[in-house]
Amino acid sequence: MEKSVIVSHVTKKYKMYSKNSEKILDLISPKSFGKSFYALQDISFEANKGDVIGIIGVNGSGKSTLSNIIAGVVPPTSGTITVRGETALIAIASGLKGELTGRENIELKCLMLGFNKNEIKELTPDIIEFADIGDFIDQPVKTYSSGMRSRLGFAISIHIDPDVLIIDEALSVGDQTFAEKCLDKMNEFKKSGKTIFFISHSIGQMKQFCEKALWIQYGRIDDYGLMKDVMPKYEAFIKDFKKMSRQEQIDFQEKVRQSRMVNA
Ligand SMILES: Nc1ncnc2c1ncn2[C@@H]1O[C@H](COP(=O)(O)OP(=O)(O)OP(=O)(O)O)[C@@H](O)[C@H]1O
Repeated sequence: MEKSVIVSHVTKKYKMYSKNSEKILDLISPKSFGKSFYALQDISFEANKGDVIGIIGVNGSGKSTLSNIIAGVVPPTSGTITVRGETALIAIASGLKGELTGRENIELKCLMLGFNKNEIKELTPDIIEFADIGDFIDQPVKTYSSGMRSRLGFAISIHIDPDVLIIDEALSVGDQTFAEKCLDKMNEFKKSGKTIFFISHSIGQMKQFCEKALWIQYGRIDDYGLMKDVMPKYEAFIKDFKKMSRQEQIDFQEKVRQSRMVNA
């Protein structure tokens, strides 16, 4: 199997300050102030060409941080990521420049990826047709709804034909018809042997679309394997969590949060 993504010992720490003064002191003093929070800790796994991997995990477990790192949008604190080819991240909040119109965003994104003027001219009508947001295409993106942003982001990413496609919750804000249109396109991608990472709160969509699952549990990998093997374990965890009393849930979450904190 040909590898497309190799993630090796990736850790992402964020600095946390309880007061603004700590932040200022941290900037000016050689001694470190505040604490750090592990969004991800020692993540290692490999993906093959043609893999469709669902990243699962409860809120705050690090799924978006990992997708941003694979896409090269966020650098890891330590560890390495090797990606064979071009990546495209489709996320509700990603990549689009609010001051620019939809059309200008298409051009900018394509220019950044090294397309020439003629190629962009050829691609633009297809992207606009797929996004299907009418006259909004010539309005600044900051005036778009989250659904429209997702439509445009999806349309651009799918047409630039990346080798690794990362879809972070982008299907949850559009309407059902658009989500189906996207799933069709994603199936085409799948068939052409590209690698797809998929994050969705819809367990149904996950099971339907992904063969593999990567379970991130509070910043660490809990399990990685076939969806049919990993998902039942994740669902059992959720079921057990729901059985806890509210206080037990709060205590458990606080314990987990503390275990992810270190002195800076
Ligand atoms: N820029 C940041 N500064 C500080 N902490 C951050 C930052 N970005 C993410 N975090 C923290 O890292 C953890 C992982 O966040 P992330 O968004 O990756 O989780 P997630 O699994 O995608 O969550 P969700 O399902 O809610 O979208 C969270 O506790 C979050 O608060």
